[in-house]
Amino acid sequence: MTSPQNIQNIPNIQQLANSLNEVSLSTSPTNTFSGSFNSFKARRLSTTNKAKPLKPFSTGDFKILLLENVNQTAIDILSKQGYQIEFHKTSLGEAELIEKIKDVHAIGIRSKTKLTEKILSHAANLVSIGCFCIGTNQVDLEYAAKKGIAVFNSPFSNSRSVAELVIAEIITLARQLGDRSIELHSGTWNKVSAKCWEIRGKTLGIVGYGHIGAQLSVLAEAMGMNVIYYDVQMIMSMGTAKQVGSLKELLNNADFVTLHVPELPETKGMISTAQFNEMKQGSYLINASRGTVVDIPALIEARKSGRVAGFALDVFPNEPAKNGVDLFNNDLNAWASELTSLGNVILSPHIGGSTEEAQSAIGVEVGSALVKYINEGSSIGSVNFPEVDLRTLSQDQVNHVRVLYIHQNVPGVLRTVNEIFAEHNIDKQFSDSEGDIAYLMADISDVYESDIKKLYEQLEQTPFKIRTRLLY
Ligand SMILES: NC(=O)c1ccc[n+]([C@@H]2O[C@H](COP(=O)([O-])OP(=O)(O)OC[C@H]3O[C@@H](n4cnc5c(N)ncnc54)[C@H](O)[C@@H]3O)[C@@H](O)[C@H]2O)c1
Ligand SMILES: O=C(O)[C@H](O)COP(=O)(O)O
Repeated sequence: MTSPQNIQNIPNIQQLANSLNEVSLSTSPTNTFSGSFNSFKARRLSTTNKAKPLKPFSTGDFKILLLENVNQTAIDILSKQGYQIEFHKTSLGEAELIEKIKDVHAIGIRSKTKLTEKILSHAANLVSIGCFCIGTNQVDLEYAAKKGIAVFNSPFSNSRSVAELVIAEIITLARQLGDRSIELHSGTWNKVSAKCWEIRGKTLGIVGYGHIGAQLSVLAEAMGMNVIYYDVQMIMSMGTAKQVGSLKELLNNADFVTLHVPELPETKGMISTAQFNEMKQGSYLINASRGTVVDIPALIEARKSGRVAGFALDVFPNEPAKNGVDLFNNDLNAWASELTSLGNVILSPHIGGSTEEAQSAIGVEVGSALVKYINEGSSIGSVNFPEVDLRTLSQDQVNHVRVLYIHQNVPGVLRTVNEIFAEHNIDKQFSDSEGDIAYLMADISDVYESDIKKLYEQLEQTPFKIRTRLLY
């Protein structure tokens, strides 16, 4: 028997054929693979009329690879769906990742795993990527969209954790606390007040006034700091913070400069020699954004000259994929040993968002977004896809199919697709586009088992199709 899901290319055909023979028609929540989902589980194509009962697949056929110690909250949410989960505490090297990605339908990563075009080109079955973090610069978002892979992240669940770390670093730098602690750990009592400052009344310059920058602004003002910020967007200030018109203006006026911009071509090397020369003599720099934003050799020079009185780095251009690795033992980080020879320097291993609260919230947010996309097709919150959703169908509805059709954004698609749907009844339809990619979701009724294969094949044969999924 040819199953409708067999022709959806998820998962591999032989496995699906096997599972078809095993799965019963019960409404068990495990019978909810891409051909169906939990909230649809009571819906079946009618066994009366011309229809034969459908045999939905088990969600157990859906494979998810979770890397980088993604939080337990995510594992709980995903395993509850019955998906097969392979979990790794670390990131994987390119060759191993290519092998594993060939087989999986979704992948969960954090900031270390690079999902390049080369790696994604092997991802034959991949429908979604969950970035269990804020940053998505590690994924080739455009290529993923072209392959019909929706990418989700957690836009602000760790913002507060980063802001709190930066506050700690501002005080630590102002009081040279790191150096005093290192000295005392090695037995040296060195009580000094020279060039140690209160932060009250000092000016904090925030570069990038988004989720983290704005949180930080509130905390800093509460401690008596004056806040100025620079952003490419006009953004309403929190409290009495003031937006300045240029990066130069911010650098000229801030006692502490803290960076909270995303990694973009424009932010690469954004703070280099010219920018250090604009900073106030004896000011401080904090980078908890991305390692590429600061030119580290230039920073070292600025610290040596005293232009910068101290700095804190939470992020580095080439970060190790796992714990226990020697950051200095990496040719790409040739400057690393120099960092430790400088006074008043705080180095942390990319822990800005690493709190129990943040990781647990991220696990819930991204885990839930993956389930909504896999099971219902909702792309709300996707960072590389048009955001499309339809209300969840009632469990009582029969002979309904939800069509998820990702296609090139070219003229004539809706006419063609609606001609295909014309034999049935279109209950609801929503379509949106972003750049070259468009996503159409339609709930259609009067569909019988005997129609499914034809419907799927007709959509797959359209010249602009990127990916088709049918949920029922
Ligand atoms: N250290 C960590 O653990 C950690 C944790 C979370 C996020 N991050 C990093 O911090 C970055 C910022 O996070 P967020 O949640 O505040 O992001 P966000 O998107 O909410 O804010 C970023 C802000 O930067 C602005 N911006 C972009 N380009 C700019 C430019 N060239 N000059 C000035 N402003 C510019 C944007 O307009 C936006 O307001 C993330 O992209 C991520 O890379 C690091
Ligand atoms: O983008 C982020 O959210 C941060 O850089 C944290 O990344 P991580 O989850 O890899 O610690």
